[in-house]
Amino acid sequence: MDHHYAEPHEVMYHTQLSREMLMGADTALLPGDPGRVRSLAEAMGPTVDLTSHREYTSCLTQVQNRPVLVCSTGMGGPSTAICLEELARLGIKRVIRVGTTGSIQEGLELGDVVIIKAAVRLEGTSAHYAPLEFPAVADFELTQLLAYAALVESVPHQVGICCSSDTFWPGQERYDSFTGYVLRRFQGSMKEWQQLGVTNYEMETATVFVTAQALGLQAASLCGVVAKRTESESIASPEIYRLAENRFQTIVRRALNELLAREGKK
Ligand SMILES: O=P(O)(O)O[C@H]1O[C@H](CO)[C@@H](O)[C@H]1O
Ligand SMILES: O=c1cc[nH]c(=O)[nH]1
Repeated sequence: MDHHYAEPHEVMYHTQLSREMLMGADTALLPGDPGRVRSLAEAMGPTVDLTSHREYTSCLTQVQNRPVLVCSTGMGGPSTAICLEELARLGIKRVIRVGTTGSIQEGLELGDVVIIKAAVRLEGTSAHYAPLEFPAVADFELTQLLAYAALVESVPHQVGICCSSDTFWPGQERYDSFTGYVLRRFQGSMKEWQQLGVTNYEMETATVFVTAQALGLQAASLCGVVAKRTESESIASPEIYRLAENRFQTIVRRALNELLAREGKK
């Protein structure tokens, strides 16, 4: 497979990042929300701002004296795939989505974290990279490491299967929308996903997993629960959002320190 790496000074069109700016980072943390980039980076280590263009806000942080990129993907598949394409060209080899989610199983509470091992491809972008028969699966070792980190940090979590939907309302069978109408195709879909053991709804993980596989990157994903869909369609309070944020930061910090320390010893 040909790989088209960028020249050191070459600035990527969408993310406005260059290889020089990444200082050799091969690992990226990918929140959806640009507003979470700085706090996530600072929770890992000393941080410098890089750039902000469209939905892509980025910082460089340091873990075990190694640079780690934090870059937002924006919401949904298309902007996420663009982000991965450009980061691959800049030498990123490993990505971890750090997101928020709505749980659909009893027992997954507000503020809990879901470590995602696979994703239902209820989105369109990943089909541009692999046929629908191809699974959206996480990198096994990276996912195992996140689960280990959650365990040793005593963070309430489950390892699960998410449903990545292109839409927040109909695809996630929400009726509290402008019209309140959900296409017949999606009516009753939440019950079917529950029956199949799907744990949560969000919007980017399937794209991250399939695109990463197509580009030859390792990918993992974890999401904090900010809506408990077995009880309500609403998003929980800002306090719950902060609790979830705190918890996924704790897991990622522990996992990255383990991983980069191990690699430093090799
Ligand atoms: O908090 P982030 O990472 O954006 O993730 C979730 O939040 C957004 C919807 O509110 C979607 O992007 C969804 O996947
Ligand atoms: O319910 C939710 C909460 C966060 N993000 C989603 O996509 N769905």
